Amino acid sequence: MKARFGIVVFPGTNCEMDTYHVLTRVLGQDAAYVWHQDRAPDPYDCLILPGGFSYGDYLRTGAIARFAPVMERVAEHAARGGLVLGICNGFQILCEAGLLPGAFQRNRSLRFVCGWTHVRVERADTPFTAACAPGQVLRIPVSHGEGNYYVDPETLARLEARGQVLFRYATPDGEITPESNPNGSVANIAGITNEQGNVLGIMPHPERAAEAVLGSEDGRLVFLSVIRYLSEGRAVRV
Ligand SMILES: NC(=O)CC[C@H](N)C(=O)O
Repeated sequence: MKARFGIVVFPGTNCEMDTYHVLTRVLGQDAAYVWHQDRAPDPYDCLILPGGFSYGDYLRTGAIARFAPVMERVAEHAARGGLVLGICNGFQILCEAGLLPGAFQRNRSLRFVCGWTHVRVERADTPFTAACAPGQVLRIPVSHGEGNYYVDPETLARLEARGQVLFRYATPDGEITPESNPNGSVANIAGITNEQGNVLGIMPHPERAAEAVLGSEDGRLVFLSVIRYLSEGRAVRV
């Protein structure tokens, strides 16, 4: 059975078509766009908040999008155990909405960064990483101005202890170094889940690295993990 993905679109989102393309044409799944004003979208197995500049990144990236009507539905879906995947701007929105801990600051360089990064998979026993090997290094690009993830030290210690850090910026060999960190994120964090493990925020763009012609297929593994998890009947469709 195909998994059914809902791709949430805010004014200023710009990665929804790439995500749709990968899910449907590359991976053969069902996907549909969900408009930001939609309070009651159809049932989906997984809601994706794609990248972009929702509401022009005014005030602070994600700060306005979190008040969009659709976010009530996203929170409800997450509260019932449904899968939610926030990519880049989606990650920022999930933090602003309180569905993930932490916040984003301007990149340490104060410059927009756009280019290839490597991220190490810290856990491969989650719905978002089950198709990866533990410690596997994925080559996935970043593209952001406010990607500098921050959490206070106590929250960070809790995230680490509970295994909520799923991806860290690393060298191609999987070493965690300051040089491999493109934006100054604390502990080289590139992706985290909520405590329950059903909401993921990831800063690099897996949908931009899902076809060999684009230079890497590694990003597929994130979507394939979700598809595998859902096909095992562990979906909560709300
Ligand atoms: N690619 C994106 O999602 C951009 C992220 C965000 N708007 C930023 O520049 O920080």
